[in-house]
Amino acid sequence: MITSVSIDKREILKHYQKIAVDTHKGIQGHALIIGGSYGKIGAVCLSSKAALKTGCGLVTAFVPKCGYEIVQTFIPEVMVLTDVKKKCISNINFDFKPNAIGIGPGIGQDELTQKAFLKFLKTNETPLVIDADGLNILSQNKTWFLLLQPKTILTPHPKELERLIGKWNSEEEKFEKTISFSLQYHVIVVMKGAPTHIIDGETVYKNATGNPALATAGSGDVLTGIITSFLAQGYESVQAAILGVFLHGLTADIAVPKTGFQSFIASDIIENLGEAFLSLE
Ligand SMILES: NC(=O)C1=CN([C@@H]2O[C@H](COP(=O)(O)OP(=O)(O)OC[C@H]3O[C@@H](n4cnc5c(N)ncnc54)[C@H](O)[C@@H]3O)[C@@H](O)[C@H]2O)[C@@H](O)CC1
Ligand SMILES: Nc1ncnc2c1ncn2[C@@H]1O[C@H](COP(=O)(O)OP(=O)(O)O)[C@@H](O)[C@H]1O
Ligand SMILES: [Mg+2]
Repeated sequence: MITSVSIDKREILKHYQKIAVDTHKGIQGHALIIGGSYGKIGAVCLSSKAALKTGCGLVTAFVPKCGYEIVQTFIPEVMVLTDVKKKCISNINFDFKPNAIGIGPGIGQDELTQKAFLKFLKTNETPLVIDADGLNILSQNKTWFLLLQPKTILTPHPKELERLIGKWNSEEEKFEKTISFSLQYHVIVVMKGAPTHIIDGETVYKNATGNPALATAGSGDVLTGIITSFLAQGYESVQAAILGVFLHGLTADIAVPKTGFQSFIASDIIENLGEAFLSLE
């Protein structure tokens, strides 16, 4: 039986964790963002900055070599690891234990990257968010769905969702297919859209925040960073997804009276996170 839940401030406050006065960066979660390829390092910059700006203690980005200076310059607070290859990721290799991983923004679909992604999925046990080209690679290799750990969070926009589950003929069928997919592979699907729904098996959460200002390049990459950050801070997967989607949308609701719809860009999501958090206090 399907349960529908509206995500509003009251629902969010049931699970929202305030920062402890005696916390420190070592226990605030360490997020790893894996992504980027030549020309699409910006996606990782946005994701990893968003992870830091949502309370994560430490953030590391894993990018192809060409992304090293770009990420370090864009956001010096983020640590950077690089692949051996210059323009794409070919071997995902890191020497620490992150609390959560976000993979896919800007990663591209090079054959080498697909192989590296498969190797990663075979061994990964860390809570995971998969977005963008990570999803597109999965869609091209549907047998890999079986490698996903339970409660992995997938964040498709409608086209990415279609590539994952196939076409639908009505809204109703879209939900049926996504719920079946979530049940079959035990994954959480953030169905991005206007509005965004979060599918956790037969529970469907409908978000109440957000507006068309979010229809701008990189806004999904920012969302990936935010959700990965909350996962790293110890939120349950579904709660990380719900809180992430809610705050992401709220930034646009807060900003639009100042920016208008047209001049709002993905960096404005990050800029308005502070006010979004304050509105929960
Ligand atoms: N600055 C950067 O580095 C950026 C990198 N990006 C990366 O670029 C790669 C490609 O991502 P894209 O999403 O652009 O490309 P995709 O080819 O995956 O998706 C674009 C297609 O989906 C359709 N689509 C998107 N949103 C839709 C919606 N709400 N309803 C219906 N159709 C929709 C579009 O019309 C288009 O046909 C990803 O790895 C992504 O992370 C993008 O996020 C843009 C910014
Ligand atoms: N008209 C809209 N109303 C509300 N939210 C929107 C609207 N258009 C886009 N969004 C949100 O913006 C984000 C877009 O993500 P995505 O398409 O992956 O962007 P990108 O890949 O460029 O980073 C999603 O969270 C989506 O819900
Ligand atoms: Mg995207």
